[in-house]
Amino acid sequence: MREKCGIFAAKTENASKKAYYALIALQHRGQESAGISVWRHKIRTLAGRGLVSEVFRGNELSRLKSNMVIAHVRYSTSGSLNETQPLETSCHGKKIAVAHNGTLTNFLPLRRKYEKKGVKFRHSVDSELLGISFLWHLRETGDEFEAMREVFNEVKGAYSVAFLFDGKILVARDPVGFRPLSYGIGDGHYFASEDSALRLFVEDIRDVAPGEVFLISDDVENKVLVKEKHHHCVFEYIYFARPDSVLDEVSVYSARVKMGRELALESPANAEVVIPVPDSGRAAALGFSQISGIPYAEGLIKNRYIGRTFIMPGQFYRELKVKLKLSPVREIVSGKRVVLIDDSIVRGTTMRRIVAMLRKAGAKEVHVRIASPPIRHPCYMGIDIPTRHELIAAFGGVDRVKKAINADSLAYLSVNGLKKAVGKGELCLACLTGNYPEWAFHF
Ligand SMILES: O=P(O)(O)OC[C@H]1O[C@H](OP(=O)(O)OP(=O)(O)O)[C@H](O)[C@@H]1O
Ligand SMILES: NC(=O)CC[C@H](N)C(=O)O
Ligand code: SF4
Ligand SMILES: [Mg+2]
Repeated sequence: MREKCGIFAAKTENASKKAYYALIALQHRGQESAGISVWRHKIRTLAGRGLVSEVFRGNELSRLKSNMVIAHVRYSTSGSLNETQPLETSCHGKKIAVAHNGTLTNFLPLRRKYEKKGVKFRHSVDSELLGISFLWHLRETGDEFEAMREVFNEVKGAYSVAFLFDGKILVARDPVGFRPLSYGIGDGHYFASEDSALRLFVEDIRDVAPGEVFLISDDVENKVLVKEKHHHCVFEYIYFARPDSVLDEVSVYSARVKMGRELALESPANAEVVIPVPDSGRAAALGFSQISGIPYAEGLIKNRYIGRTFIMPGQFYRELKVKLKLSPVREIVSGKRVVLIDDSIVRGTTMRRIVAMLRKAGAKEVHVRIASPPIRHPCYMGIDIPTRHELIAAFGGVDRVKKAINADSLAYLSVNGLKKAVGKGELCLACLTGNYPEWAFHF
């Protein structure tokens, strides 16, 4: 399962430098490319493949001096890997830069519709359509909010998006609110996918509401244009977001600890030590340990510098990569019955290898507990979940997965347990239940 993009936008002093630091705080949301666009009489964009620190090495930022910025870190879900964001496009002779997190469900038919009207698309990625639709309707209505109302009517799917055009910034969250988006105010106006990136600069922070639009020029104006039933992506809480973020007023860290607590209540295990799969399994393992009374220990160590390390061809080097990434602490594991906690299983590759690794390190029994329900359906809203046949839990029951990963026992958190842990009814759970939010597919 691949991660989501991160977006940032601000009107403030030294905007591009702040964007650089915000992108570093959002790096976990996308590692394929990074980019910054500013307004200096016209749009100027610098973007490239790689991590933020690889794309921006210092001097470039002095060429982007401005007080108006939008910025992006990308993990592609649509179009070519060579695309970067913010992307620049134009319609009716007007230019716009677009930074988008999410995936559009009616991209292809809408793109065809615009092409028939004579619009030329310059990119392969769905995000361009948001810019085109906005500029098209801006010319028709002459008003940014009315244009955005048309975008909401027309473009379906998930989008938290920032536009830069005509010396203005427009920021919007789709009417269902799949993707997170926060607004911060202090020595300027700031927006970011997660509030933890805004806390670098300001403390006065709130969520952008689903269907809400901000227009920043000389003044700041905001309106909630449409409100559908809120469907926040539950995987932000399970895995994607930083644990120190608060999304739609729910702390990601607390939600994860509660997932572990619910899991221990639903599916206890007879064991001597609770071990998390780092990094994302830690909070749930702590919750599991609190309820079960079984001590928590860091029995697996993760090398955090491995990143997109080039892997030489061949089985030997593939195995080596796994050993480089994770290794067991023998003293903790040896001779013990272990409860191993992770946030999710996607293909099952990680879990299969870890169970084998723990057995090799001397674990007597390995009981796997997963702090989310089985993923059985694809996501069309921006998470690159593999096709159904690659999802280990898509066909057959839990017992089949247990055998495949060679665990002594296996249990997943129930959908109800998950809802209790997050504490909000307004969630998208489609990849777990197969019930897709209607708005995103109504076109
Ligand atoms: O079943 P699989 O297809 O192997 O994928 C599932 C694993 O991937 C994710 O972790 P990841 O390795 O991305 O690292 P993190 O937990 O440190 O973020 C997730 O937390 C699981 O551990
Ligand atoms: N992960 C995302 O949010 C991706 C945004 C956009 N669909 C892209 O592929 O660039
Ligand atoms: S289908 Fe799953 S991953 Fe996709 S938006 Fe819904 S909860 Fe998130
Ligand atoms: Mg993990």
